[in-house]
Amino acid sequence: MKIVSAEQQYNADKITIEKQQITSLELMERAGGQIFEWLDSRLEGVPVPVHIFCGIGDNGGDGMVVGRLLIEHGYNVVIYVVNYSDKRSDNFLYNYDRIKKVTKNWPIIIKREAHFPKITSEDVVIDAIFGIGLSRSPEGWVKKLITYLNETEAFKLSIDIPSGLFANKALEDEDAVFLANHTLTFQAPKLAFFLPKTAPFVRDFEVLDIGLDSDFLDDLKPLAHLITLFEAKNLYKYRDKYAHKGTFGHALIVGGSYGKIGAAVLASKAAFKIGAGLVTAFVPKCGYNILQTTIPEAMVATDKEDEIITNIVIDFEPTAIGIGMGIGKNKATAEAITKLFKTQNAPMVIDADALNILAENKEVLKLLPKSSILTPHPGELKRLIGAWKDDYEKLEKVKKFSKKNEAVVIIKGAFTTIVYMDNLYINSTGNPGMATGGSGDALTGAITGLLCQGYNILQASLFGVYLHGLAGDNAANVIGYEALMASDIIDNLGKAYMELFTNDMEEPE
Ligand SMILES: NC(=O)C1=CN([C@@H]2O[C@H](COP(=O)(O)OP(=O)(O)OC[C@H]3O[C@@H](n4cnc5c(N)ncnc54)[C@H](OP(=O)(O)O)[C@@H]3O)[C@@H](O)[C@H]2O)[C@@H](O)CC1
Ligand SMILES: [K+]
Repeated sequence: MKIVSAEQQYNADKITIEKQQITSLELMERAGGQIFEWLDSRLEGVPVPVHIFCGIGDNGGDGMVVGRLLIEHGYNVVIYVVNYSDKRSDNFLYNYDRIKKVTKNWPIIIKREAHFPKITSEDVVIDAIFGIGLSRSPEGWVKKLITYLNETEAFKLSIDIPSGLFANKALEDEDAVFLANHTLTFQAPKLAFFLPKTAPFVRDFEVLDIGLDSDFLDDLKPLAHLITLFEAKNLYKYRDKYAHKGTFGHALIVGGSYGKIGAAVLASKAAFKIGAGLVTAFVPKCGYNILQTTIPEAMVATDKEDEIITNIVIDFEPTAIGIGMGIGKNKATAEAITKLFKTQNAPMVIDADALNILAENKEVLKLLPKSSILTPHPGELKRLIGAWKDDYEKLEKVKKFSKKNEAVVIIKGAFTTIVYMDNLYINSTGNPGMATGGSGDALTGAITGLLCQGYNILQASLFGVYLHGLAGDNAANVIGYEALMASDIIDNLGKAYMELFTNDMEEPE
């Protein structure tokens, strides 16, 4: 699914109006109608007090449409105009008048703090104050209204985007953003919904299809792609009935040090569970028995040292390599990694301490093999590309890094973001239970295992992150967030594959 900019959204609206020969009012009626349907199917006629706060632009116009439809269907609604400006939009004014025709009363005007209404925890608050037309952070009494509403315990629903958030620009004042419980957005999600600083204001969101022109949407280059079930299914490579284990490649997992052999175990197991034909783990000597006992299917090669990796010697050509989990930053280990970079051509997934070794030795970074995948969490990323002032600058820096090094960068987080050259991809699966030791090792192993099966570096990254998240979601559904461990993610990879095809969902238009 495409994540579009505010500008693209406006263009899509404009082109839709031309092509479908409708007025912008009709489009607004469609948009407001969808929000009404959503609410009506949940409220089921129960007259809970609904307070709708409308700005004076088209977002406010949407709020007016929702208000009118709710009133016409017998709901208990109070509509407020948050009168932050006199530049009322035409669509707003038209729908403002229509409210009067229905209720025989004008909505309540809010112009200062004294006008703020009392809201109880039983109420529903709808935020239609600002949409994607926000041009600066809300200030004065408007900001106070937003903070006031945030402090109430009512259920809070935002129309299109929580007021005070820019669709695709850095947040300036985090105290001036409506904190939604749920957001209903039109046609395409906004980039702000996924970035660490702004996503928490959106919490849950749903995309409502308001029938914008599909040709226009299909052709445009989005700000980012959201990887949902639809995209994941299209990535899947059918497994040939007549294949043998050689068809699915030979993964090399280089990981572990004394006390951290588990990292190599988890990565090796994930590589198998995602479908690699063969897996060899290269570990310090102390890991030999552990690997052979925990994963009898794996082959094991060991370093000459007992506790750390100092020289990676293998007697086969790996299809793909996963490297770094639990290796530590010992000088001899760094040298071994450098040597591997110089001598291996197989695509590599570089994780954990191998990333830190790269960050600390810019000379080693120059040796980074083409077709590498780097999987940093935020701390590792900072060491690699330096600090950033906001989420958007971070993404630009990572794009630059990706282009310079021809590498895929997977920024791990609540919405894991995959960066390849100028393109951004955002993963839709995963849950807070996965913030647990070993989860990253499992991801590295899974992506290595996909590379072995012929997925290219971008496909393996997207599909691996998606399946890893889906496996985590499946595990959490059974055992809950707290009990979830990395092994549960690995154990659920098979089910995640199966779920790709049991849950037949088409891409929304
Ligand atoms: N187009 C369509 O057909 C459809 C559009 N739809 C809906 O339209 C929404 C976009 O509407 P919109 O463009 O009117 O912008 P919106 O966010 O309502 O407000 C802009 C107003 O706020 C003002 N303003 C901005 N920042 C401010 C601040 N800090 N403090 C005070 N004022 C501030 C700004 O003033 P200015 O920046 O010009 O000074 C302007 O007056 C979109 O999110 C969706 O809900 C749907 O119905 C689908 C069909
Ligand atoms: K809003």
